Amino acid sequence: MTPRLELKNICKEFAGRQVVSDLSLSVAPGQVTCLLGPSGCGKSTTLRIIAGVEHQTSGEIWVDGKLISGDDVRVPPEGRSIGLMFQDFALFPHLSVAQNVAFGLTGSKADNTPRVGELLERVGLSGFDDKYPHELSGGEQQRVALARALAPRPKIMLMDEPFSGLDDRLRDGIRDQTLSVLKEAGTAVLLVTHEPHEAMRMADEIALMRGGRIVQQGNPYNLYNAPVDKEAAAFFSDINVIRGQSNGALTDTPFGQFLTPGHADGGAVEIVIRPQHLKIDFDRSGHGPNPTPQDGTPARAVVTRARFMGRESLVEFRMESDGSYLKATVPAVFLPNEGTTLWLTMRRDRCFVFPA
Ligand SMILES: Nc1ncnc2c1ncn2[C@@H]1O[C@H](COP(=O)(O)OP(=O)(O)OP(=O)(O)O)[C@@H](O)[C@H]1O
Repeated sequence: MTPRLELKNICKEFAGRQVVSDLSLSVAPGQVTCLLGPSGCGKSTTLRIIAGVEHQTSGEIWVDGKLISGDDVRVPPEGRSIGLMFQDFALFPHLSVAQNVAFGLTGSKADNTPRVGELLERVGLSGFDDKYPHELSGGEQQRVALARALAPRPKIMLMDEPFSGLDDRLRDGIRDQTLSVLKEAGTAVLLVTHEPHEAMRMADEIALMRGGRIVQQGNPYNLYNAPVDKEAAAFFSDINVIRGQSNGALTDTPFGQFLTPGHADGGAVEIVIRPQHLKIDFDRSGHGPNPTPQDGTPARAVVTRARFMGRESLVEFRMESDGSYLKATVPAVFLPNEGTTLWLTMRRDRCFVFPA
């Protein structure tokens, strides 16, 4: 299937500094792709280039198999069939809800009335036509902004942190509703966020960016469970890092030997595990659970801090063997006292091994 939106090798320089490097991706109709990355990694610049308010230094943009931006082609922003929804993309305060939604439509008021009504119904705001933005809650304003952006039936919707102005309780509901409206309309969505949870909740596909490049691209499950490097793992949650040296494809750790094939003899390796994948067992007169192939050897550790976090407890440990520190999250029914000795095991199927 021809992608709705395709970026080919987009590069952008500002005053000789490359802020977007060789960026390629495609988005299918009805698909949501998230550009995820820390502040300054080039996400918003990429969106501005697609919208046509900024031009790339090199590379091409294709929509439905047609070149809309390249060395010799520059379709202006209004000719690209692209809708925009930004955090600070405010409604016009002097226009009613219906007038705001109709703003991007070309027909007469009578022609537009059915479309405006249909859109307000779709975003759950039927009957709000004559209200003004100041009479609406933040969530309602956001839904009007969505209806306004969808009114001209854009092929593509670009969204830059569109939910960050909303309070936590509203945000999840508005996100889910926005997503279903966009999917129903078959719009291809490119959403920029620096929040991994937002990306995982919204995206069919995540493009993880760093320093102007996409470092990993895939569905949320794969990015979380098969990160390309330590930084990619750390972007989605806290991590523990155990350092060692590979010899004969094996690395010694406080949790026994790890298979580390593909690492040179004497090469430093880092074994990464998320806190929720450490298992905790009670000390039974100096003994822990028996070693297993799945979990390796248990290791003794002393609780240095334990915090109740609602759904879970965050427990910090000092390893008896080498004095290093590790963190584990466990169900909140469990809140050990500081100074307690416990046994930790690492779920080996959840460990990632990277060269240091
Ligand atoms: N018009 C410009 N002139 C010069 N440098 C710019 C311009 N626009 C952006 N930059 C630089 O390009 C880099 C990428 O900026 P961009 O806004 O795309 O990042 P971002 O990932 O969206 O960050 P944030 O989440 O903070 O918005 C930054 O270092 C920024 O300072």
